Amino acid sequence: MTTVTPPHHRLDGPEGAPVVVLGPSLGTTMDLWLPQLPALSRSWRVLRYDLPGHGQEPPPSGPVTVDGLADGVARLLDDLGIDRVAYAGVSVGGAVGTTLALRAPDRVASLILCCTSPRFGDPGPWRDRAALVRREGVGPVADSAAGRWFTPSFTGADPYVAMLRATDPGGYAACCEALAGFDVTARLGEITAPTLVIAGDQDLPTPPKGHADLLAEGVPGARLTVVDDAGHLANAERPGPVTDAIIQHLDRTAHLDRTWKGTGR
Ligand SMILES: O=C(O)CC1=CCC(=O)O1
Repeated sequence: MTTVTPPHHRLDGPEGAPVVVLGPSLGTTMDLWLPQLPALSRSWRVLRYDLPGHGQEPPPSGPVTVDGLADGVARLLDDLGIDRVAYAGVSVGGAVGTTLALRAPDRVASLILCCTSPRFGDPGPWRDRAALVRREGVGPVADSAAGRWFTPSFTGADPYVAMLRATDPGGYAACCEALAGFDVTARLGEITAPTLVIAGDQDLPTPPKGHADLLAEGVPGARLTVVDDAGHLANAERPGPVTDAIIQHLDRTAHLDRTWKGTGR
């Protein structure tokens, strides 16, 4: 049996406020969410975590799956004594949230899926990327990251690319392999959490068409917001509209769900 370990994490915001978990993308750390942290942590207890081999989380000792990442988040909630949360995730962080909402529906009161997908394309290119990084390190994927993550006019890419350059190659490769095995397209109709899908209109890895639209059409009652002039890391490139959309959804869903109380100690 695989041991599920809770990931490295950090809590900000008022103790006792409802908890919002923020999931990072491939090659970034919990600091991907720094643009949203001041606004969110005014009213919410914000729980951020790192992916295996990313940020301060050690590299994995074996294969990584998105199911395993979601189970790690659930285990973290257990350890912190938190029953129900809102979950917002970017890209693979969104896949973790989608999976948590499927595997532990009672724990997800509200879901925000940002620049993500129920299936990140064919598995082959992800396995090829994992093999490249295991062979040559993260250098080649870091050199091309700004072009995958942001629109050409964005000038603030450096801190995000630096997160990828500091990522452990084994951890990065294992997360690519997790994405190769991820496909929840056929299960989206089972999600019960009120869901907001946020897309960047110029997102190259997960464009609105074929990714965000599948989520918005597949998750019952989901709403879709497409942010203008935004690439894949839309929350970093266009923090204003993304933060506003997240807060509106949190406010609306918190109002709907009176059982959603955080401890977040
Ligand atoms: O390829 C990238 O770097 C973009 C990406 C795909 C999944 C994810 O989390 O980031």
